[in-house]
Amino acid sequence: MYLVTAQEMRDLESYTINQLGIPGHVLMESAGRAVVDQIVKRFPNPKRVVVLAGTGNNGGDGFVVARWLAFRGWEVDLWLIGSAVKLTSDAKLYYHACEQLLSIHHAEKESEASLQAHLMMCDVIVDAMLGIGYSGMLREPFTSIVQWINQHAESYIFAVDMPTGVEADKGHVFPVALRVDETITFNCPKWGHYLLPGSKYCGKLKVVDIGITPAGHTKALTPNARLNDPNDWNMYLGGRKQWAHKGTYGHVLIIGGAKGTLGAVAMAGEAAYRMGSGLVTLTVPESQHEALAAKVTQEMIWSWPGKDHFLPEIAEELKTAFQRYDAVVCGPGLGRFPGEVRFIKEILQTVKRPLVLDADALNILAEHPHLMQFRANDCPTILTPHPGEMARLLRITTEEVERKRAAVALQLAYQTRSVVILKGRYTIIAFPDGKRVVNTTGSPALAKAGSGDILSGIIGSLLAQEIPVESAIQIAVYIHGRLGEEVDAHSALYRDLLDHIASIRQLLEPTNSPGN
Ligand SMILES: NC(=O)C1=CN([C@@H]2O[C@H](COP(=O)(O)OP(=O)(O)OC[C@H]3O[C@@H](n4cnc5c(N)ncnc54)[C@H](O)[C@@H]3O)[C@@H](O)[C@H]2O)[C@@H](O)CC1
Ligand SMILES: Nc1ncnc2c1ncn2[C@@H]1O[C@H](COP(=O)(O)OP(=O)(O)O)[C@@H](O)[C@H]1O
Ligand SMILES: [K+]
Repeated sequence: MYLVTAQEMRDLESYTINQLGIPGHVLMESAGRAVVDQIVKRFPNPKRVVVLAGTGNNGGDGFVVARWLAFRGWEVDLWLIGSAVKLTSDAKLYYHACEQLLSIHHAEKESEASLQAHLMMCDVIVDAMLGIGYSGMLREPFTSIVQWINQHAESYIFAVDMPTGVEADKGHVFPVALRVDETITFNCPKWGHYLLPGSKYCGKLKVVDIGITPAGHTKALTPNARLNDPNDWNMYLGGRKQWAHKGTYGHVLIIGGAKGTLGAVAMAGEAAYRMGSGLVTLTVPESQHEALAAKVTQEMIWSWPGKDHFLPEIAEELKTAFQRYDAVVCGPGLGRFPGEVRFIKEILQTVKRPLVLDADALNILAEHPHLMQFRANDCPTILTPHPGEMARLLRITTEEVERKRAAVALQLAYQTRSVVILKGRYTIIAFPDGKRVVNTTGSPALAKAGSGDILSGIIGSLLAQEIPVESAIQIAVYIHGRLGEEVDAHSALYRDLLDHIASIRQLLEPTNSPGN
C-alpha cells in the first residue's frame, strides 16, 4: 500500500475529478459514508454524537457523516467551527442539506460552555474540523477546542482523515492535536499517520477506499513510499526445497563479540539459523573463542587474529576466506578498539557480498564517514541505526532524528549509497534510489537489549539466501516486528522472540508452496 503526502493525495483527487469526471461532491459523499460505516461497525446501536465540522472539505465530510448518522437514528449535535461564508463549494452543498434536517450550532455564535456541555454529554465525537489541508501553527478556536477535549472528554473519538492538529506530511503537532481513538483515512495512509509525534494521536488507523484513482495507477501519480506489505515479497517465502543441502540456504558470517558482549553475536547467529540459514559462522577475537564455544552449539567459530580485539590487518588468505560467505553482518557486540578504522575499511573493501553494518560498526563509521568511499558501488551495504546511532552518523541530535525520521533516513541512504534501516516504532527503510518503506509491525517488547542483534541476524540470513536485497530487508524488518507482537511485552527474552519465527514465517508463506 502506498503512503502519500497531502499533495500526492490532492493530485490523485484532482485526476479523479478532472480526468475521470467524477465530481468532488461524489467523492465527499463516499468519504462520509465510509466513515459512517466504520462508526456503526464500532457502535451498532444509535448513540449520541457531536460532529465537529470545519469549513474546508474535511468539514464537508463531517456534514455527510452527520446526515447519515441522523438517518440511522443517532442523536446528532452538529457544530460548525468557523464562518459559514468560508465553506468550500462541496462542503456548502452538504451544509445546506444538513440545515434541512438538523439545527446546526455555530461555534462563532455560541458560548464555549455550550459546546463543552454538548461534548460532555455525548457518547461519540467525530472530528471533521481539519484534515490534510491543515498546516502551520494551529489557530483558534481549534487550539482551545482540541485542548479542552483532550483534557475533559470521555467519549469515543473518530477522526476523519487526520486528527485535527496533526500535519499530514511530517506528523508535526504545533502546539496541540486531538488525541483520538480511531482515524479513518481515505485511499492511502498519509505520512503524518506514521511519523512522530502525530502518530501518537491517531489511535487505530483504518484506510477506506472511496473511489479516488488508486495511487500507482498512473505512472505520473506513483508515490515513492509504501507500507511494508507481505504481498510485495511473500513469494520469496516458499517451503524448504526437498533436495536442499546445508549450502542451499546460504552461509552467513557474523563479525563481533568483544569481551563482555559475546551474547550479541550468539543471538544474531541463532536468529540467522532460525530464519533458515544452512550455515552460520561467528567471528570473534582469539581470546573470546573459548567463552563463545561454551555458549553456542550449532554455530561455527572463526577465531580472528588478535588477542583481546580484532587485529585490523587482513592477510591475503583471510581475504580469500571471506569469499566463502554469502552475506556478512559486522557490528553486534563489536566494541571499540585500536585499529578499528583500518578494520572497518578492510571489511568494506574485502566483503563483496551484501554487508550489514550494525551497532559499533556504525559508530566507527559515524566518526569516519570517509570510510564509505572504500565500498564498491555494486556491493550492497545495509546500515541499521537506531535513532541514537543515526544522530551520531548525521551529527544531529536524537530529537532531530525523531522529528525528521523519514527525511534523515533518506539523507543517509543518499550520502552512503546504502540501504538504511532507521529502527524504532515504525521503522523506516530508505533505499539509495529514493524509495522508502514504512514498517508497521512491532511492539515495545522489542525495546530490550538484544532485539537489534536478532534483526541483524535475520537480515543476514535472508540476504545469504539470495533473496533480492530490497525484499530480504523488508521481510526481515516485518518478521522481526511481528515477533515482538507475539510475546509478552514486559517479560519476553530473546529466545521467546525466536520461538515465533517458524509460525510467523508459515503464516506469511504463499499458500500451496511446498518447495521443490
Ligand atoms: N483529497 C481527497 O482525496 C479527498 C478529501 N476529502 C476531504 O477533504 C479534506 C481536505 O480538504 P481541504 O483541502 O479543504 O482541507 P481541510 O478541510 O483539511 O483544511 C482546510 C481548512 O483548514 C484551515 N487551516 C489550515 N491551516 C490551519 C491552521 N494552521 N489553523 C487553523 N486552521 C487552519 C483552512 O483555513 C481551511 O479552512 C481531507 O482531509 C478529506 O477529509 C474528501 O472529502 C474526499 C476526497
Ligand atoms: N517500542 C517499540 N516498538 C516497536 N519496535 C521497537 C520498539 N522499541 C524497539 N523496537 C525495535 O527493536 C529493535 C531494537 O534495536 P536496537 O536499539 O539496535 O537494540 P539492541 O540494543 O538490542 O541492538 C529495533 O528493530 C527497533 O525497531
Ligand atoms: K479531522
